[in-house]
Amino acid sequence: MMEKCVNLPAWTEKWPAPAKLNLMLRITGRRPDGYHLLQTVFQFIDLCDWIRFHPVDEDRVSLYQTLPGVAEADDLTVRAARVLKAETGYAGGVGIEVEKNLPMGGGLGGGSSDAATTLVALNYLWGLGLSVERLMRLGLSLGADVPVFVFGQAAWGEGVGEKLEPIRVPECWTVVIRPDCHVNTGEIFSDKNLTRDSKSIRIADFIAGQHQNDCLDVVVRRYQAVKDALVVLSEFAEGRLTGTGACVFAQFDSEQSAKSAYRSLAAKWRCYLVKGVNESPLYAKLRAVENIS
Ligand SMILES: C[C@](O)(CO)[C@H](O)COP(=O)(O)OP(=O)(O)OC[C@H]1O[C@@H](n2ccc(N)nc2=O)[C@H](O)[C@@H]1O
Ligand SMILES: Nc1ncnc2c1ncn2[C@@H]1O[C@H](COP(=O)(O)OP(=O)(O)OP(=O)(O)O)[C@@H](O)[C@H]1O
Repeated sequence: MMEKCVNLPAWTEKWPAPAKLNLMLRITGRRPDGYHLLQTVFQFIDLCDWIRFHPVDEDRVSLYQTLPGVAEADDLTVRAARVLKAETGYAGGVGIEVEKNLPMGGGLGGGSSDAATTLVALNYLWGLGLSVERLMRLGLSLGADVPVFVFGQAAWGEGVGEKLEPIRVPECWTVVIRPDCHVNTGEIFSDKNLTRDSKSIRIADFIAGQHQNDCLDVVVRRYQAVKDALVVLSEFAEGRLTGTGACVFAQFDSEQSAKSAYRSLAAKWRCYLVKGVNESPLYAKLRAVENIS
């Protein structure tokens, strides 16, 4: 028998899946399984994919439209929905419609964020009642960046990014440049020249200005477009790499200075004018949906 969808009005909503920036990233070691141990600072930006979930009357998880180069079964939204079903024994299905705005392979965590939004939204829409901690654990099985998107707060991250502590950082106006290349995360982490023995730092060191990203040298050696983007960005402010790239960004003291840099850069580069946010818009949406239901 089909299970009943709870809170039917909530199914008409469109859920945000925001991008993240790594405001710094240090690689401090390696686990026996090859995954790298990090110290990083995650903050969200107000640039989002948007996802609608459609109730279906059968035990089937499907996508309205596949993404270029990603088979339906490999899509992180589909995988997240299936992981949730497997974990809970939930017998229903869902149709998933993704409005994709975040570049793939951009270091903005788009796929991971789509997965996290699927976990959080379906947990609610299917009435499963899993805790945030349990959703974060499930998310980790899909990718190292998924837990922070489920966590939903800007965070100091350790481990592979799953040990998270909330952190408040300035919500700066930011320009993100998207160079014309895709960086494969696995390829950067397997480069023999990658720095893997950085000393651990404290939050205070980051606040005092330690913004280094240990992936930077390897990425700019392999991708000239990332190097060029950093050079052009540094004419305006400190240019930084998010994750393993390809995107680079710079934070500004005012909306006006960010807008002015954006206008100059947008003539030649694909870029975004965004704002850093310490709370994921996913949770504002969840609260709004809880109120209408
Ligand atoms: C670089 C970051 O974006 C920083 O936030 C993340 O650490 C990467 O997270 P992600 O894209 O979710 O990465 P995953 O899909 O889990 O991993 C892709 C591949 O990168 C490598 N990988 C990833 C994360 C990590 N801490 N160590 C690794 O060595 C592994 O070879 C893995 O097979
Ligand atoms: N819904 C999805 N959106 C984007 N990519 C997806 C999705 N599902 C699966 N993928 C796969 O995941 C890969 C990484 O995509 P993503 O957009 O998360 O990259 P990224 O921003 O570089 O991530 P990260 O910063 O976490 O390394 C894509 O190249 C694609 O093959």
